[in-house]
Amino acid sequence: RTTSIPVTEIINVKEGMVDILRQISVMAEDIFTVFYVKRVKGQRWVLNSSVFTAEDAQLTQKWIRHLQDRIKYYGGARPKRLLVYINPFGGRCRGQRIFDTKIAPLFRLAGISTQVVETDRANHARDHIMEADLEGIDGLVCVGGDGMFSELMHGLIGRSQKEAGICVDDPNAELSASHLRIGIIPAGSTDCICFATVGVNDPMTSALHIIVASTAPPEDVCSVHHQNQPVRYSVSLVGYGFFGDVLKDSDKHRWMGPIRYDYSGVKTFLSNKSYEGKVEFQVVKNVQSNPRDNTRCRSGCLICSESTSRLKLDSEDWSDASSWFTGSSTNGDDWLSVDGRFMAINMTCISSACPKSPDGLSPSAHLADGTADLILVRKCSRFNFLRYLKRHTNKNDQFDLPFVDVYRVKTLWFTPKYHEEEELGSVSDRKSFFGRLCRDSPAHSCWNCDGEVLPYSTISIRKKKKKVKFGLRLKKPTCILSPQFSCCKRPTCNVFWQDKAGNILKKHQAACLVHCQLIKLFARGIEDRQTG
Ligand SMILES: Nc1ncnc2c1ncn2[C@@H]1O[C@H](COP(=O)(O)OP(=O)(O)OP(=O)(O)O)[C@@H](O)[C@H]1O
Ligand SMILES: CCCCCCCCCCCCC/C=C/[C@@H](O)[C@H](CO)NC(C)=O
Ligand SMILES: [Ca+2]
Repeated sequence: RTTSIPVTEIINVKEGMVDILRQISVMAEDIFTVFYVKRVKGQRWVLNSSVFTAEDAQLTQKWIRHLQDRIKYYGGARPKRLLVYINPFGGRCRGQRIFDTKIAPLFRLAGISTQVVETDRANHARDHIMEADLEGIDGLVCVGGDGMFSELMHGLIGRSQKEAGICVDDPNAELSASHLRIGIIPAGSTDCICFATVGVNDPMTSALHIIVASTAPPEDVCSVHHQNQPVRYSVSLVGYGFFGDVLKDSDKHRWMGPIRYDYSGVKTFLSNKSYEGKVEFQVVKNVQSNPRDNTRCRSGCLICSESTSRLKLDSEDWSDASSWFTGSSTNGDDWLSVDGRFMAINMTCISSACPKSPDGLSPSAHLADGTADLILVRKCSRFNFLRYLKRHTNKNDQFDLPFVDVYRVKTLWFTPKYHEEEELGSVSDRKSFFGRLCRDSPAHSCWNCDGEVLPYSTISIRKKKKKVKFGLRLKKPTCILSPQFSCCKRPTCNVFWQDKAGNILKKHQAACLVHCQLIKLFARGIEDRQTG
C-alpha cells in the first residue's frame, strides 16, 4: 500500500525507530522514522509515523538530510519559538497535564522551543503580553478555554495599539493587527473558538496545526462599548438575555466545571425570562452571503478571502459616521430597529460552534468576512424556547421559527427599556409590595461576552471603518473621548449626542463595533474534506 504525504504535513524525521509519545526509541543506523499528520474522522489530526529501512547508514543520513531540507523549504514559516500560557483552572483543571503529556512532546519533536507561563490569577496572561519581550517569538499559545483565549487576544490587541500609538478610546480609530498568531490548545469548558475555527476541540489536532503553521484569514473581532468607552473585544458570543443569565448564574458554580453550564442552563430555561428594550442594527446588504444561505465557512472560503478587498472598498466608501448616531444610511447598508421583549439577543462574529452545538449559534456565519450575525429571539413560551434550543443540537433550522429573526450586521445598539439607574424603579416602588409585583421579572439581564459577564446592559456594536467623513456637524467640537463629537454628562443622562441644532440624537447608548480581520490564528479553518 502506498501512502503519499504532502511535505508541508511532515513534522520531522528522526534516526532509528522512535515513538515520541511513549518515549521509546530503538537506535539503528539504517533505520529512520518519518512523523507526519494523519487526518482522521471529524476534522481530527493525529501524529502518525512510518519507519523506513535503508541499505546502509550513509543512505539513511542522506534521506534524513534531504527530507529535513524539504521541510524547511516547503514548510513555510513554521514557528520556532512559542510563548505558552496555561490556565491551570480552565475546564476540568487539566490544562497543565494536557500540555505536559500531549503537547510538549510534539513541540519538542518539531524542534519548537517554548517559554511557558502558568497563570496564577485572572488577567495574568493579558498583563504579561502587554509587557513581555516578544522579540524572536513566533506565536502565542493558550492552553485553556474561551476566556483564556480572550485574555491573549486582549493582550495582543492592547499591545499592538500601544506600539502603534493608537487610542483605543476613539471609536473611529483603525485598530492595528499584530503579526503574531495565536494557537489554541483546548482545555476549557466550551472551547467554542477552537471548535469553530479548527472544527474540533482536540489538543493534538491544535498542536499539529500550530506546528505546520496552518493559517486562515485573520478573524473578525467586535468591540463592545459602554457609554462610548470600549469595554471588551469578542470573537464569539455577545449575548443578552438567556446566555447572559446562564453565564452569570454559572459563574457562581465554577467548582462544578463544564457541567455548570448545563445546571445554570436548566435553571435559566425554567425561569423563562424575557427583557424589554430596543435593538438597532445596521444590516449588511452588499455581501454575497446571508445567515440563511445554508453555506458553511470552510478552509479556503471564497467569501472570506474576497472580503479583504471588499472591506477595503467598503471602508473607503464609509461616509456615514452620522448613521452611527442617527440610524440613517448612506452606503447601502440599512438601519433597522426592533422594539419589544426578547428572550435572547445574540450576536456572533463566527458560527460559535461547540461540542454542544456542532453547527453553532449561526451555522452559516463566516470567520473573516467583516460581519456578524445577529439573532433575535422574541418572547415566547417555554415550549417554544426549548424547540429553539433543541435545534442547536440537531440538523433542524433554528431560524425557521416565527419568533426568531436573524440578520447579517456590522453594527448593533441595544437600549434596555429601563436604564440601569432605574432598574428597580423608584425607592418607593422598591419598598412597596405592589411596586415589586408590577415588574414580572428584573428589568435587566447582563451581557455574555465570550464567556465573561459584562456589568452593563446598554451596549452597542459597530463594524470598524477606516476613513470617517462626517455628515453632521456636531455642536461642540470637544468630547472626553473623541474631539469630533459633542458629549454631555448629566445625572439622568449618561451620554447623549447632539446635532448642530442641538437635537438629542441618541440617549443612554454607547458603542460596540465589529473590526474586520484583526486576530490571526494557527488554524486552517474547518476543512471541507472528511477523511478517514
Ligand atoms: N490562574 C488563574 N486563576 C483564576 N482564574 C484564571 C487563572 N488563569 C486564567 N483565569 C481566568 O479563568 C477564566 C476561565 O478560564 P478558561 O476560559 O480557560 O476556562 P473555562 O471558563 O472553563 O472555559 P470556557 O471559556 O471555554 O467556557 C478566564 O476568564 C481567565 O481570565
Ligand atoms: C434541550 C437541549 C438544549 C441544548 C441547548 C444547547 C444550546 C447550545 C448553544 C451553545 C452556544 C454556545 C455559544 C458560545 C459561547 C462562548 O463564547 C461562551 C464562552 O465559552 N460559552 C458560554 C456557555 O457562554
Ligand atoms: Ca464574521
